[in-house]
Amino acid sequence: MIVIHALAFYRARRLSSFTIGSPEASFTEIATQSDRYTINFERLTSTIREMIEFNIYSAVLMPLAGLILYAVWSRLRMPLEYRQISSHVPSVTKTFWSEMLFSWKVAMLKPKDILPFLTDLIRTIGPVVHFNLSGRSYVLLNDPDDLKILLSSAQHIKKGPEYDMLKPWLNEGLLLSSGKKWQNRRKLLTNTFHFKTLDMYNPSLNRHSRILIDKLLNASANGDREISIPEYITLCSLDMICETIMGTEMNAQEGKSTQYVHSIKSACKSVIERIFKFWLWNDLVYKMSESGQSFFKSIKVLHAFTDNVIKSKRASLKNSGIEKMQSDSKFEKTKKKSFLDLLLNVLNDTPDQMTDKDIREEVDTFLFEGHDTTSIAMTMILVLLGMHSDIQEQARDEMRSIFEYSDRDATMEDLNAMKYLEAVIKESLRVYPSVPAFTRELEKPLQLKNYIIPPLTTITVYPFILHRNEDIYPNPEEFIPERFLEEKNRANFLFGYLPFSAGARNCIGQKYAMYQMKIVVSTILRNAKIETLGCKEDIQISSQLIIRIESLPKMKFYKL
Ligand code: HEM
Repeated sequence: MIVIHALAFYRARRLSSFTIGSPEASFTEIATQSDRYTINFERLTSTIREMIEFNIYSAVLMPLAGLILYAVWSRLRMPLEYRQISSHVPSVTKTFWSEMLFSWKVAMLKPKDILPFLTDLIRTIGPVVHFNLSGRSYVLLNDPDDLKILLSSAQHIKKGPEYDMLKPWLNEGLLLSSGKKWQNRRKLLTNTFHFKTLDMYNPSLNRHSRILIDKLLNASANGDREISIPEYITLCSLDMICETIMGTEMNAQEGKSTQYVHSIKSACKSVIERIFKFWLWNDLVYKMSESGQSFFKSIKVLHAFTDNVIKSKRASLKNSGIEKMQSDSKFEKTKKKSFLDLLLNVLNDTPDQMTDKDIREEVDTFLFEGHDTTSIAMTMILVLLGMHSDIQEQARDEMRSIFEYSDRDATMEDLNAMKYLEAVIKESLRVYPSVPAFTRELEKPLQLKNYIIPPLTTITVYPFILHRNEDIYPNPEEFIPERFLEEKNRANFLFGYLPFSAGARNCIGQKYAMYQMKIVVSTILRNAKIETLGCKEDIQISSQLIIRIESLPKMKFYKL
């Protein structure tokens, strides 16, 4: 490796002093000697040849050296007994060469090719597939019975090693923490998502939904113009999470937070690139890579945004004099509070339990998890409703039966009555689960239906692939909300439907998400007819931390 580097460096040095016209002139000199244009063709040909050689070094030999290094490193890193898993679990990396080939294939995948590649793997090999990658042992799990064993056990709650790549951003927030810290935090924060607390968010969710539909109708000039909706939805969702969970106004729909939104997308892309390219797992290499530099640049913007959210919350508490009152008054302590109120309260009352850093990591986690997941989900629900006018009409009929022609806000009671819309949302999350994959690292052996998986293995679950299992969902590519209304399907869907994961580490915000999505979509259905100018084949998504849209049909909204 060192020799190849030295050779490449030597070549590069020679190239940097190549001459045109005069054998002594360097690049800089050439730039200043604009009157000397006589080209020495012999030198030029040799330069081109050197460039080709240099490319061979960097394109073929360097990766080859990297691969050999990888092989040695992965063998040292993974104890032999963990390699033996491939002797009894169906594996795609049974031999050294198959592992090298597989690692290389995976590293070359583009985000949009990941889901088709893994779907193919599961279809050809089965619902339990083992592979070694980057010196780690992975098992893809796609069988509802096995998933039930994994997810309903309180023992297997440690997240896989890929989550560590999010740590510079989310630190040890609820999504990434484990052990006692996770248990205490989860207990503390669960209260924020109690249905009585959610009820208190309704006016704000209704208000932002109305702003959204006004924006969509204005932008599409009552059906005269085609529009692209993801950005509108994302900004609305960000306003909602800031005002409800964080208790502070951000006015993202007025164009105040676009940099934050773009930085989230860029950070997620860099993380997924790192997960699949084994050479980027090294911190130093990652920091020096283009992907790593873009990641750390995004993180600066993201942290500045969260600092701003915390600062404005503190300022508003100070102004209203509530901060002191809340920490003093016993009455206030028992009253339901928003997420950030609660955290700041704990910081005030028991500083040994919570620090400024702890608050920042939870705000980062909830801002990210709480708006990006619902934005993509609401975008896909609207796109699918715009493609299926019969389903859209049926959902609108339900709104008329609940609201008649009244313009009033949706209440908790209304939301609970929206059974058909709930089925539409669930079916949309089946086809396009916002979180396409999650993992667990085993700390103890896991006894599945047919196999025992040893500790240190990373179990990977792809709801996106699971939700396309024909045994559970006949015609899986079709959009059929009625599946979720049929009682007989309930048992099948228990561990065969995992948009919010399941068990102890399921999504803490799922009830909030469901209420939010119902309010937004029902407000749009009550005020506008939705048209999607394309079909399912025009939708292209890629698997990142959250699914990302590669291409999406444009839409039109007509005022009702
Ligand atoms: C459609 C919307 C949503 C979907 C599909 C979704 C999905 C998920 C999934 C699959 C997980 C498990 C991830 C894993 O194991 O790695 C998760 C965890 C989590 N979600 Fe959501 N989520 C949504 C909305 C929300 C919202 C609105 C919030 C906050 C307000 C939120 C906060 C969290 C947090 C904090 C965790 C980590 C929980 C823990 O580990 O204890 N999510 N979500």
